[in-house]
Amino acid sequence: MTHKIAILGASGYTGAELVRLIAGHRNMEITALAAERKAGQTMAAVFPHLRHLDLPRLCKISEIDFDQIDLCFCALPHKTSQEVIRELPSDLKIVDLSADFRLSDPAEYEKWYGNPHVALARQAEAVYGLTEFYRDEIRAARLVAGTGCNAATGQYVLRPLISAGVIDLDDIILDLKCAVSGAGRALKENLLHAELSEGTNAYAVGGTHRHLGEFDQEFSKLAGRAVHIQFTPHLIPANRGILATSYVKGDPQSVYETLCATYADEPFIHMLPFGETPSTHHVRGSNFCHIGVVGDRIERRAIVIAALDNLTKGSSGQALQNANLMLGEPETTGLTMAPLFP
Ligand SMILES: NC(=O)C1=CN([C@@H]2O[C@H](COP(=O)(O)OP(=O)(O)OC[C@H]3O[C@@H](n4cnc5c(N)ncnc54)[C@H](OP(=O)(O)O)[C@@H]3O)[C@@H](O)[C@H]2O)C=CC1
Ligand SMILES: CC(=O)N[C@@H](CCC(=O)OP(=O)(O)O)C(=O)O
Repeated sequence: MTHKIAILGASGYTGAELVRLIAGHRNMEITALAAERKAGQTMAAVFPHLRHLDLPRLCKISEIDFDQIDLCFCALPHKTSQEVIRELPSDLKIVDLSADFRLSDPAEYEKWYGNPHVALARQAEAVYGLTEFYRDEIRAARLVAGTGCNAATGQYVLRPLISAGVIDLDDIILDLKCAVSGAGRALKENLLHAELSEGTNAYAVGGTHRHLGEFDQEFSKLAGRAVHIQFTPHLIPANRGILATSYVKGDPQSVYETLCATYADEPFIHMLPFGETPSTHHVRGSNFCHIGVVGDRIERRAIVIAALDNLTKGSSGQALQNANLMLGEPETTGLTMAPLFP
């Protein structure tokens, strides 16, 4: 059976990545592609790298007949997403890539995003989209909230360790590097080549990055008490990729064994041999996440490092993995391509 797919926000980075991935999916057909300023243009004009595909022209969201759609990916900015999803048919399957439905507590949403939520009924039914940990709920969901790309990377490292109780919950540091496509395609001065290349800087320092809302929610749920990690992201002059380095207090071997046991049967999360460390180069353009564990010279301290591609496992690949579950397809369909290297 071929599933009819709509992508809202198809002229953005995650939208283009969805098109790239779905084009290789044997049971999905792209029926509608929507944009705002770029509505009316062809995808070949907006994204020449997709020129070989026979795709519908970009339209306005209001022009889509959602009765003809089996599943809709929503790759819109935060706030816009909830305003749009509020108006979509309630029985439509939706995978949202924005932050609008990730936080179940509306007060937490407003605290981190600065605006009140306007689609609370939909928010109440949304399932958090970290596939490996919410598979059964995602299968049955109508609305899945894709995670933040930084939030996904940090959680792949820390969730199993928090659940297993093998690290000190009051002393967790997550230092993360994110490539520039994480900021989307909209023009921003600090993302100009002259201001970005050959340099790097921290941002949202001091516990102010909005993905802390996701970490707080998920880690506290796992631990059964408040867990607040220290988290600093850095902008790096690369196009794709996230590298997250976590410093934890615990026995390195137990940390390693816990992660290996958790991910032993996961198709996309790969543990490296103990002592080896991952690179964004080895996951680029793929849906894989590589995790390495190293023991520190200080006793009972471990360093855990994870790498993934923010546009694939961190957003659009994760979204397709979730859509596969929602549509009854094998979870890995369209997602097993090898990384692009070098
Ligand atoms: N980039 C990443 O690595 C990740 C992104 N995300 C989230 O995914 C979502 C999309 O991100 P990304 O692709 O990077 O963003 P982009 O800025 O690259 O693209 C945004 C898209 O939304 C469309 N859009 C903007 N405003 C409106 C509107 N009012 N009505 C309809 N369409 C609109 C744009 O259309 P037009 O071009 O015509 O203006 C464009 O297609 C965001 O919520 C982001 O936070 C999540 C995880 C990782
Ligand atoms: C470099 C850069 O700006 N990265 C983004 C990653 C955004 C992301 O993961 O997505 P959401 O915006 O959907 O949460 C950031 O840290 O905000």
